[in-house]
Amino acid sequence: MTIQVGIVGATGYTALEVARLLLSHPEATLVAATSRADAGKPLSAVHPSLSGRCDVVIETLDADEIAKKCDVVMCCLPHGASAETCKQLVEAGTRVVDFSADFRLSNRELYEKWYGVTHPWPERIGKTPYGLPEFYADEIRSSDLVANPGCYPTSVILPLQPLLHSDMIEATDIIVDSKSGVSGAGRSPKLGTLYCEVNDSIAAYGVGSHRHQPEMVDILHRAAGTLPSILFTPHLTPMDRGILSTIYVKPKTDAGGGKVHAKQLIETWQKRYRDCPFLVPTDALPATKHVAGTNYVHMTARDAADRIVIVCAIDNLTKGASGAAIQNMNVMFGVNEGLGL
Ligand SMILES: NC(=O)C1=CN([C@@H]2O[C@H](COP(=O)(O)OP(=O)(O)OC[C@H]3O[C@@H](n4cnc5c(N)ncnc54)[C@H](OP(=O)(O)O)[C@@H]3O)[C@@H](O)[C@H]2O)C=CC1
Ligand SMILES: CC(=O)N[C@@H](CCC(=O)OP(=O)(O)O)C(=O)O
Repeated sequence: MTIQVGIVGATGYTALEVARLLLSHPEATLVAATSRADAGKPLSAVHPSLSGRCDVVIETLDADEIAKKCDVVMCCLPHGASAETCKQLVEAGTRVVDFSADFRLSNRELYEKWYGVTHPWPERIGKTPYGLPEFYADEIRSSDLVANPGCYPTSVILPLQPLLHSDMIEATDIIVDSKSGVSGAGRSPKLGTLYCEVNDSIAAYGVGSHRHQPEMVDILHRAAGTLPSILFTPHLTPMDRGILSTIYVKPKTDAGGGKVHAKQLIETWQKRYRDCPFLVPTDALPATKHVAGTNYVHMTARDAADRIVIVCAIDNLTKGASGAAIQNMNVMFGVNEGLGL
């Protein structure tokens, strides 16, 4: 059986990355794409890199029509707009991977506090698996809706979960400094992502107020069983794609009475992620170029003063969004989780 895939919100960057990955997926194919602004156009007219390789024509979203054609829909809409569409698609009988933040958090109050909107399908908040198959493969496999993770949280949760779970670091003293490429802000035009605003420059934003901070805390609480305290500062950097997160943690005392060392963190990742094909503890310091266009996550640790500094690199569009979604789809349909990646 070939998995029939649809993309809703097909004109954006994550949609293009899904289409690109599906071109080389041996057991899935793109059969439908929707957008409000570009219905009627070939998808390749909106994403010229697909020219000659994709004959899908963009249509207006009709959940029943899409559900007839698709086994699964990649819902690539902005948060706030996504939840209602996911509801319609699931009720029409197709399975959905939601790229937005609308179903990631554990409860409605937390979502409405951070996103400032009333949730249209609160029954599914806290009951939708968070799309990290490294932790939630069983739930993902049987679900009709999966909450694909945020890009920054992916680069922070994956290194920290095993360390908090094993009580190797102080949960209450974690500082995260992340840098993202501009594609992380999406393709819809905005002042802050114009060439002259971002070129030759690097800037912090969302200091003390970014909505990915509660996502990191909430998911780590759930996945590691400890409530961490995280100070998170994102930065916009003049590159197309990639996220580099530098994470400053305080080591706890180990069984021998000394402080935990960076080497022990790396050994813990090696053990915990032995069966996770995309998670790679490295000796070298990770760089966004090392993972560009791939679903890999590179992570390492170094002893530094009284802290351990963890560095993690992902591609925001691949493991940070569309690669993770393909990985989730593979798990949902019982094929090898690395297919097409
Ligand atoms: N870019 C990234 O690195 C990451 C993105 N994400 C999330 O993935 C989702 C898609 O992101 P991305 O592809 O970057 O976004 P883009 O801005 O590039 O594309 C968004 C798409 O949604 C449609 N859209 C925009 N506004 C609305 C609306 N109000 N109602 C319905 N449709 C709308 C647009 O098409 P049209 O207006 O024609 O309908 C477009 O196809 C977002 O939720 C984002 O937060 C998650 C992780 C990483
Ligand atoms: C560089 C940049 O602007 N990044 C986006 C986050 C990326 C993302 O899409 O996250 P969600 O899926 O949670 O919306 C931001 O800071 O809002």
